[in-house]
Amino acid sequence: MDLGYSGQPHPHWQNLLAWLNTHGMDTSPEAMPVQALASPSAGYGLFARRCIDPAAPLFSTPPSALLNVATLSPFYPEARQSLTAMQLLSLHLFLYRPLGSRESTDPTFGPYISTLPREFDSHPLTWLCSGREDNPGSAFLSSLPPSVLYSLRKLVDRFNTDWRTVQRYIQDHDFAHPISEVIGAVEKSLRSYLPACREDFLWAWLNVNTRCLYYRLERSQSDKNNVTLCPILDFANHTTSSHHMSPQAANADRAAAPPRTDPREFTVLSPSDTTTKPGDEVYLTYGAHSNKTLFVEYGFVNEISNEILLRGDVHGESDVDDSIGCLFKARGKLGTWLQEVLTREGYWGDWTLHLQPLPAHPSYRLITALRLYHLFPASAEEVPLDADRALLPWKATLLGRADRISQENEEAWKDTLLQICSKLAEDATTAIASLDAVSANREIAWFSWMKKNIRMLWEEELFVTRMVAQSILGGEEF
Ligand SMILES: C[S@@+](CC[C@H](N)C(=O)[O-])C[C@H]1O[C@@H](n2cnc3c(N)ncnc32)[C@H](O)[C@@H]1O
Repeated sequence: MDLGYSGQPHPHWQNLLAWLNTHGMDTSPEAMPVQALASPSAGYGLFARRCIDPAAPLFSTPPSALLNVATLSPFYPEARQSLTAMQLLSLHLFLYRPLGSRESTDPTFGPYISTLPREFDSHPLTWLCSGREDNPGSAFLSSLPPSVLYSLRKLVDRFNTDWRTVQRYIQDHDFAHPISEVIGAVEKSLRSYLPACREDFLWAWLNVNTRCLYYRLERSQSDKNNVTLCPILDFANHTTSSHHMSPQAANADRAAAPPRTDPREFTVLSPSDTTTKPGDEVYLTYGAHSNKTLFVEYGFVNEISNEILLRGDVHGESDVDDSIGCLFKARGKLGTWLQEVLTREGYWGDWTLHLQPLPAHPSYRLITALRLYHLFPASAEEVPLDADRALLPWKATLLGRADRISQENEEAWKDTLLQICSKLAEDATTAIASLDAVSANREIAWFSWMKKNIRMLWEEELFVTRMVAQSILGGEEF
């Protein structure tokens, strides 16, 4: 690198380049404008080695060096019928997890697998799933906002489903070389219920879940097997800024073209709206995810402050599923029926408060649920006799025939939401105070960083709920 930032190079970077070269990629210093260096707060990242023009091709990874259903299926019998891409990729990494700091023994993708993070101790899924009681992150579980813990539990369910499917797949199939060389030992460990097996699979699954990218392979654009692991690009960290790289393939893949049968390179373009200077980190954007999603899926959050949220650089969001779900549950048979109605109409759950666009507001889904909740008097607990008829005023708002049920109904749901906001803000204030009281674990490098992440999750909740309350009190119409 000529100038600027100079973190430690990734220890397996040169091996990765040499391997990619055997796949036909020009990885000479003249052809490779980026390199993987230690990043100050995100493990490793991709950094510019020289000045890079806007929207310039940065590198093209050959199709044979990508890990996806097309490149892995030939090694696994009935893979496409038995496993999702997520399961197949996780299985492959699981079988070839490098030992300690050694190289992966995979004869096909080893030099790439060796570049993957060696552990996920700081990832919240590890705190819930790892069998290790000494994981320092477990202490944070009781400090998480309930909505985050709820989403984390759903992630655990996804992980467990994949782990069960992969174990069954291993038991039900015979494997040829080279998989046959490693599968025997794994089968033996599985028969002995060794906890290390689940730990290894968790490591593999987290690598896939935090590093997979969209890559069109199947006929349908939305097929969940349209994903790939992509060497080099998967060193890219996330940014919310508009200066980010873009996979060129993604643009082509969105076209309504028939699926291609010929494998193609994964080409990445430099940020289109700026010249990248030597030493600059080059980022990707993982999507317009809420901080809750980033935390649960990727193990970090976008940096926030009240100013950042008000500017809209990060979209402040608060999930109120827990609080609203409890309201319906407390209304006996009527509550159960209302839940069925909302489920049938597609409005049960995923209820959120949003800061942007200002004024801060509840989502339409949430307003719809609260209007239904207040369609019947607060004291009612029984399903009305003429149930379908009773629903008509609410259905009229869904169909756009009326913009409200009544003035009283509007006032009632806003009042309920105010109470919820006030309770959530109170909980957030208490949680921030208890989190501040947790003393730093000086032996764990990521402890203070993670504490700050969790604090920001609560601060976002506090700010968004206060702002929504302010909008209601200020008479905003939503
Ligand atoms: C695709 S990988 C990026 C490369 C990764 N940093 C590494 O060391 O290999 C995604 C992971 O990087 C980390 N990461 C990405 N963007 C980040 C950010 N803006 N802040 C902190 N961590 C980030 C998270 O651990 C995430 O799960």
